[in-house]
Amino acid sequence: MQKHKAFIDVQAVEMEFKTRKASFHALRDIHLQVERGEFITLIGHSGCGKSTLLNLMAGLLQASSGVLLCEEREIHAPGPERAVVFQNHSLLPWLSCFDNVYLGVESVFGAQESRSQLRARTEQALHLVGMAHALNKKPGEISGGMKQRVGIARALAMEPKVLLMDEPFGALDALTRAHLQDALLQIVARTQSTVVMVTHDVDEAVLLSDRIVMMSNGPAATIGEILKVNLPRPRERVALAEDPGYIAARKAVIDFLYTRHARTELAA
Ligand SMILES: Nc1ncnc2c1ncn2[C@@H]1O[C@H](COP(=O)(O)OP(=O)(O)OP(=O)(O)O)[C@@H](O)[C@H]1O
Repeated sequence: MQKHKAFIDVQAVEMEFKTRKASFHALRDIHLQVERGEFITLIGHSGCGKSTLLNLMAGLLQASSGVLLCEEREIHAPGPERAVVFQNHSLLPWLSCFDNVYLGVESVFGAQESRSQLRARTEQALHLVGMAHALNKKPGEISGGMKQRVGIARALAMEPKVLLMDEPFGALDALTRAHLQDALLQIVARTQSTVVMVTHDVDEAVLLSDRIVMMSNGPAATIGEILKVNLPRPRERVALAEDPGYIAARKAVIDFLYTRHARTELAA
């Protein structure tokens, strides 16, 4: 029988940051298999290495040792199949929302598609995130939540095989955050995307995830535990608030973070 191959496979990864004077062992012995279509969140205290692990998957950093594979191919650089969404929506301020998304679309599909096809892809993606009304607005003319939606539209429009998100809603107010979480749930259900997301927010992790990867504190942080969230989809936040499965999952994460891996001092 053929061995099952994970969509993203992180094997025995170590990450040491070396500067001229010192070195810092950020991650040790990381093993993680992500299945196609799975929604994974990485949670842990500040400085434990969540962004580092995400950036390794993005190919923005190189592991000191170990292997990272996406569809059995080694990840050694960023690629269009792995789109990244950061906390600070990285839009180009001098371009309209439409042009910001179009730029990404063109970089992936420009060689084989006509301009009208590229335009249609761009409009479709902005429509998906509820931003069709602001195509011609510049980033400076829209709110933080709207900018983040455009950033997500740009990532989705590139049809990545996996969406890597680093606290995409971290800078937003609670209501906007809830709204975008719901939008993301719907989009991911429609596109069947694979997502790996960094978050600090326990409720966000439980609401969105198929599995929550809980990391121990650094230095030399590692995966302490992986919690499977067996709540049926579609998920609805109001109904979930009283669901015993939701409450149990939430408790398990809080227990991991604040009892078993509590931080006594703030990260440097
Ligand atoms: N380029 C770098 N050089 C040296 N040390 C680094 C570098 N990048 C990250 N680190 C260190 O590695 C550790 C993990 O950082 P990382 O940003 O991945 O943590 P995090 O869990 O994402 O934190 P936060 O939740 O605060 O964003 C931290 O101690 C950080 O100071």
